[in-house]
Amino acid sequence: MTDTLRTEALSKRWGAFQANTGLSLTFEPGARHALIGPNGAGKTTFIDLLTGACAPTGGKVFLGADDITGLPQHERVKRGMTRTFQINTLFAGMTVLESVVLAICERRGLHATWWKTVENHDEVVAEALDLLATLKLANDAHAITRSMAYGKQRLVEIALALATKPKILLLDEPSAGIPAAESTALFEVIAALPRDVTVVFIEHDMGLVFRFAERITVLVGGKVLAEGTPAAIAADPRVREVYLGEAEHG
Ligand SMILES: Nc1ncnc2c1ncn2[C@@H]1O[C@H](COP(=O)(O)OP(=O)(O)OP(=O)(O)O)[C@@H](O)[C@H]1O
Repeated sequence: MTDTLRTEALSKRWGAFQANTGLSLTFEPGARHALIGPNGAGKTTFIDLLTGACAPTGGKVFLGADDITGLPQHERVKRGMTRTFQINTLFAGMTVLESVVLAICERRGLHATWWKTVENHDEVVAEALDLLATLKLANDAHAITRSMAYGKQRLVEIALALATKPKILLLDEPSAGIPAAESTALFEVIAALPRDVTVVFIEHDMGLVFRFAERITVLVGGKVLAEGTPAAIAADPRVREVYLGEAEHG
């Protein structure tokens, strides 16, 4: 069972600028939890603090009973906390199938030998092909990632994250750059993940947020403005003001 992910008064300052202030949030096992808020609200910073991509200037992160605040990123990945990888130089020159196979080999501890013996790893290739089929990428298995449309590359990034079999999946704007039909399909895949996978996602598309989130936290100016069910958030006058205020400014 996935442990509860929890932060206690988590804060991040960049020089004089306070990007996150005293964030105490709880993500229950199996949650489908959206982080929303205007540009610059501190959402990505918060995910960076969860994954260990940057260190907090105050507060703590707990996974179950363990204080993981000081753990490096790769240790958090080992504990099942994964975010989408930006396709890096290595993956960019590989085919989609090769990239996903590599990620699966890494998870299975086969990284030292994957490049020699991968053809023999029928099981790994079968798992990779299954994953690609789930993401509707089966026809792109032999495409070079760098040559694919941007939207498809985002799907490959999700495939790479899922290849680690995460217990906690952190997604920063998964639908960015993906055509609407594909982003709905992508969220359907995410929604169909086993219930013991906790999903925390930043998303600007409110249609997707209200369709797929079961809990929503609204950040404004690095602080929690509101948190609750989609119905409660939709009815919250403070939230409406933030979003209506935004709409008035175009
Ligand atoms: N490395 C950094 N150095 C200085 N300031 C930073 C750094 N990273 C982020 N910030 C600032 O922190 C604030 C919050 O940024 P963050 O990316 O977390 O917001 P966000 O809510 O994810 O925004 P968006 O929706 O536009 O992605 C921004 O004003 C940003 O300029």
